[in-house]
Amino acid sequence: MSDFESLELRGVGRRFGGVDALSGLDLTIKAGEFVALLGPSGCGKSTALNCLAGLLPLTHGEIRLDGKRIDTLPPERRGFGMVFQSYALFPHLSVAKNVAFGLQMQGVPRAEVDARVRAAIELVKLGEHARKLPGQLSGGQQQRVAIARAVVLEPSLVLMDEPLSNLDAKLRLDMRTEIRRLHQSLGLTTIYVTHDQEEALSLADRLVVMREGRVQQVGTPDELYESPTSWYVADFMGYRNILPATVVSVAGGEVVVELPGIADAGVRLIGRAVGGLGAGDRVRVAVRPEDFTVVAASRVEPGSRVEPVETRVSTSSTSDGGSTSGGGSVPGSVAVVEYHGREFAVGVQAGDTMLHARSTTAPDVGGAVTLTAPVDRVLVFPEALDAVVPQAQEVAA
Ligand SMILES: Nc1ncnc2c1ncn2[C@@H]1O[C@H](COP(=O)(O)OP(=O)(O)OP(=O)(O)O)[C@@H](O)[C@H]1O
Repeated sequence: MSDFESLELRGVGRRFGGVDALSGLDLTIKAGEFVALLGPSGCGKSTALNCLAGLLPLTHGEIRLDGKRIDTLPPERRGFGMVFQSYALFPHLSVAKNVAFGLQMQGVPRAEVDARVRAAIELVKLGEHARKLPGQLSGGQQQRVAIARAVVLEPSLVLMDEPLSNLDAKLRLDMRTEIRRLHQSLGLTTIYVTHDQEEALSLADRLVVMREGRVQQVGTPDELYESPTSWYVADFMGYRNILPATVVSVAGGEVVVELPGIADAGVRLIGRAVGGLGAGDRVRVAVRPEDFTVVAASRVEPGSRVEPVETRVSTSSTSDGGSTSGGGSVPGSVAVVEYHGREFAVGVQAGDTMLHARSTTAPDVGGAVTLTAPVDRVLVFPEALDAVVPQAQEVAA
């Protein structure tokens, strides 16, 4: 159980040479929370975690635990547990001895060490492997030892840096569930670094999406999934179609954009504006594959008006940006169909752009199709990411 109320990072930054690997990180973490730091390689996730752990001194800002500064303390005095991608187990020590090591260093009496080690090993379901060496275990089992070694110390905070990335897909899923179970049953506070959005969405209570050393957006999985504030975050949240476009017109919250490179006529699409937009602005349009409907071209009557309320996508090349005559969809041809269990992932080549859609039936490869999507599922963002102001990062009381 975490024995603090909140951990506060204020303006935390780390500079290497003249380069900011991390800057202006403001974040308050409440006891019991599971927070994931999410972003591509090099965005500063590990730097943030290492600053928290005390493995890297800060160059800016401060870290406070219940109001007391801890960024000046060495790692061992912060009382945090760490789990790394590489496991970092002692190869010559048994599972039990690896788990016992930290407690012995703290001078915990032998009988207590034995009892706590046994309990921690049972917790990660390695009871029958306690006497084995790490080299005699699978990758997943070794990662369980690393987790047991961290939680046996009853840390106030557990820091995990891509702990599952060396495991195969099935084990990763199992261990993901295991980590969430341990977090809940032990009442831990966990900060978890990953570049895998699915992992972050499924594990965390709150996500911190990072870009080039800065926070891009903070929110619950639901908030980020439903309401990304930039195309960068949308990209991480499963909006696989991120299309450069130009604004033709804006009316209310709806915006008509032209997609260069998709068909010769300049396909137009109507979506929901996220942020202030005006005619002529360069934007990125984000659509999730599951929000595109794939319609075989033969089912669309030539010259007909495809129900605009549902499709809201226009192939019109009229100059007023409002007409949907002659269609209302993005035309393309099926380039690839992948079987995904209950549905198919469909790649549609539209001009020089590959669009990604989902379908419950498999369209013919090479066949002509049109893609449609409802307006409120087509998000239109300003192209410039620096214009995005991350919203409040404090936890709701
Ligand atoms: N010791 C160092 N010296 C110089 N630059 C560093 C050092 N450590 C990290 N950096 C740089 O800081 C930036 C952030 O690195 P960091 O490891 O935090 O990213 P990351 O998001 O964790 O990436 P990955 O997922 O690949 O580990 C990168 O540009 C990296 O090259």
